[in-house]
This record gives sequence, structure tokens and C-alpha cells, in this order.
Amino acid sequence: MSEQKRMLRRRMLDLRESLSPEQVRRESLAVCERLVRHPVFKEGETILFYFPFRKEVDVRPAMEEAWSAGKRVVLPKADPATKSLSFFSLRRGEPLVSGSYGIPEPSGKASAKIPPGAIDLVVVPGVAFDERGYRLGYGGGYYDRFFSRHPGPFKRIGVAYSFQVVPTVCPEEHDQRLDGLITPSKTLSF
Ligand SMILES: Nc1nc2c(c(=O)[nH]1)N(C=O)[C@@H](CNc1ccc(C(=O)N[C@@H](CCC(=O)O)C(=O)O)cc1)CN2
Ligand SMILES: Nc1ncnc2c1ncn2[C@@H]1O[C@H](COP(=O)(O)OP(=O)(O)OP(=O)(O)O)[C@@H](O)[C@H]1O
Repeated sequence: MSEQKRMLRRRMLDLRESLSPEQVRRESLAVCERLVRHPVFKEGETILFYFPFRKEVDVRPAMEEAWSAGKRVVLPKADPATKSLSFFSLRRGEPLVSGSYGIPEPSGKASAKIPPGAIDLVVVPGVAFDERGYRLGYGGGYYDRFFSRHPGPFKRIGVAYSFQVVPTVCPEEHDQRLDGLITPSKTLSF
């Protein structure tokens, strides 16, 4: 991986760490308001979210809205051995367990497993995003691998603080593009 990418990741994570809890709350709410008004969200029945950790955009208000609207809320489970994700639906109030990297994850009951083909929308976390729809993550390649194996039928929509949108994330051959990006003040499509 390029030195440029590593430096951008470090810089963006430092900036994110400096957000106050109040900023995280306010900006996340603004992102969620846009997200739930998005046609793909409104039309989707099965939505893959992520469980926010550290100071990632908190998408839990949108998860609540999805449950209220009768949609299926899905979370990823990361397998560090294969660097792959699997997906499990989550009921409102259902407890999560601490997974790899300390991120809360569904317990992984076989009956809750969701095949990628059943997902309508993926809400994509990231460290930085660019104006062409590329993203920079934590460097695990989890979402890149998932998207290259399963190009659809779902839409991929990134969520970001405004400062996380940069001119370029220096994409490499394997980097997968998003269909859209939502910030507190903009809804972009690519
Ligand atoms: N909330 C959330 N859940 C998610 C992701 C995400 O970005 N956000 N993922 C998106 O992929 C997957 C988990 N991927 C991750 C990959 C690396 C690290 C991480 O902390 N890496 C260390 C590097 C050292 C190491 O490999 O242990 C680091 O950044 O300090 C965290 C999550 C699945 N679940
Ligand atoms: N489709 C793929 N198949 C195999 N390896 C891949 C694939 N996509 C990415 N990788 C590998 O994963 C590693 C991490 O990629 P990258 O730095 O782009 O991750 P990221 O997008 O920042 O992380 P994440 O998707 O987990 O948030 C790279 O070494 C890359 O070669």
C-alpha cells in the first residue's frame, strides 16, 4: 500500500479523533436525515449498516428509522483470518457481542444469516472519500473484497463528515467505487 494512502489515513483518523461528542452527534444526525430521505433507503427492504466505533458517523438513528419502517437491519461480522465479511440481521434491542477489532457484532446465529444477494443497500463506513466515489478504509480491504465478489444488486452509499471528503484518496486497482456519498450538507451520486 502506498505511503500516501497511509499518511492520508493517519491524518484523517487524527482529525476524526478531535471531534467533540456534540459534533459527532450533530453531524451524524444531519447525515442520517439525508440518508433516510434517499430513494434507495426508502425503497430498500434489507439494509446493511455498520455499528459505529470510535468516532465514526453514528448511523444508529437511521437504523432506528429502518426498524420503525419495518425494514430488515443487517450488520457485518468480520473474519480477520479470511478478511471477509458475513452478514446477520438484527432485531431492535437484540444484544451484540464484541467482535474482532472490538467492534460490536451480531452473535452470528445461523438463522439470522443474510446472503449478499438479499441486500438492497449497503451503508459504507470509511476514513476518507473522494469526489469520484472512491473510499479509504482502515486498510483491511474488507469492503473492497466484498464488493469485488458481489458487485450488486445492492447500491453502495458512503457516509462521511464533510472533512472526510478529499480531492483524491489515491485509489489503486482493487479499490471499488461507491454509488453515492452522504455528508451533513450534501448528497452526491457517482
Ligand atoms: N463500524 C465499522 N465496522 C466495520 C468496519 C468499519 O470500517 N467500521 N469494517 C471495515 O472494513 C470491518 C472491520 N474492519 C476493520 C479493519 C481494521 C481495523 C483496525 O482497527 N485496524 C488497525 C490496524 C491493525 C490491525 O490490523 O489490527 C488500526 O487501524 O489501528 C478495524 C476494523 C467490518 N466492520
Ligand atoms: N478484491 C480483493 N481481493 C483480494 N485482496 C484485496 C481485494 N481488495 C483489496 N485487497 C487487499 O486488501 C488490502 C487493503 O486494501 P485497502 O487499503 O484498499 O483497504 P481499505 O479499503 O482501506 O479497507 P476496508 O475496506 O477494510 O475498510 C490490500 O493489501 C489489497 O491488496
